[in-house]
Amino acid sequence: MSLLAIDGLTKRFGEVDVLREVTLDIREGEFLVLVGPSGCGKSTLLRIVAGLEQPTAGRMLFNGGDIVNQTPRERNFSLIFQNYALFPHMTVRNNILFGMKIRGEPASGFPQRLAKVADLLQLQPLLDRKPSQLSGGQRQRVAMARAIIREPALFLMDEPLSNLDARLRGEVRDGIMALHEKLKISTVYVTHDQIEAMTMADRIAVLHQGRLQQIGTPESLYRRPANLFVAGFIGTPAMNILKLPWGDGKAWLAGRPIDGPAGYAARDYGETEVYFGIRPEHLAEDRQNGFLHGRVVRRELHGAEYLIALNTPAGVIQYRRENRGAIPAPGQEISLSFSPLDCYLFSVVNQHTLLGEQ
Ligand SMILES: Nc1ncnc2c1ncn2[C@@H]1O[C@H](COP(=O)(O)OP(=O)(O)OP(=O)(O)O)[C@@H](O)[C@H]1O
Repeated sequence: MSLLAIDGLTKRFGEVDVLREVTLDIREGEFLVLVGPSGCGKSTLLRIVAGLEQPTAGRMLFNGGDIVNQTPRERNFSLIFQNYALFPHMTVRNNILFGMKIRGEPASGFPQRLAKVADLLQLQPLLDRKPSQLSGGQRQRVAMARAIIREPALFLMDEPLSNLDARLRGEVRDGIMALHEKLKISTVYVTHDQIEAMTMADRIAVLHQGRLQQIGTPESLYRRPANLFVAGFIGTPAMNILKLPWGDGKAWLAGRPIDGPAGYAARDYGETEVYFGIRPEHLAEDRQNGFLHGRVVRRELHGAEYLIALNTPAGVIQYRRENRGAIPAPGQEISLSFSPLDCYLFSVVNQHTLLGEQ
């Protein structure tokens, strides 16, 4: 069921359309991740949902009611930023209770609600400390406690992990996921990091240049990217993209026809070129049947795996291989093969996928 429906949202700053007719819905209890490169409009969208910014056009319905003209307070959404500014002179307890106090909520309810969130976030032993006496992860937990004690109707998080070091990031991310599992408060989580998006999201919405590119489960975005941008953005290392000749309803690579996955068809495409995509994990060294030949130009050790770049007549291609046996060295000739099931084709005109179910 849709909890928040965003419909045709546009935001213009001066001459620039930062958001262009964004339409998406947030479902009851879901963890939706908004992802995209720096400057694509993620924070602006989140700020509009929070009520800190007015849209230029478009509607937002929460539980069916229009909220565009509501103040942030009327919306009762909780916003967590990357700088989760705690008050340094206040104890953890008072930091958590501060918002409820200034809203004039009855103090009789405080102890019970405080105990509940402190238990949930394992803050009981820390309640009398000041922020300076906490680790980065503990401070982030206090910020979470402050945000959830008011029982928000929607959680909005803007890159809450970005100021933390790698180890702490993992810890806080696990904490956020555990909290979401327990409370199931619908959450919109903004990040530029597609790995964070893939590991945390129920669904991912990909934004680029102010436009929604695709929304779906991490699995569906990885397997069925709607366009060239999503194909290149989701997945690490990134998908190889080559511009290939197109003829007879097929892409031509190294003199061979590549006709895409069985059951899919690229139809009515009157161009002479096409974007062809294949992920590094779907290419394999194949001495016998390999037909994509090239010379190794670079190899990177990633522990259990190597990422190897080949210079082929069609362009540079990267593939992944296990760190086992003889690893191809720079200068060596290699032949690769792949399954048509793992290929992607995109229009050179509008960059949309050309693969539709037959
Ligand atoms: N108040 C403003 N006035 C003018 N332009 C703005 C304003 N706020 C944001 N922008 C512009 O809107 C665009 C989108 O900004 P936004 O902060 O939403 O992007 P973002 O995707 O969150 O980026 P980042 O990941 O770098 O935070 C940027 O080009 C930014 O310069």
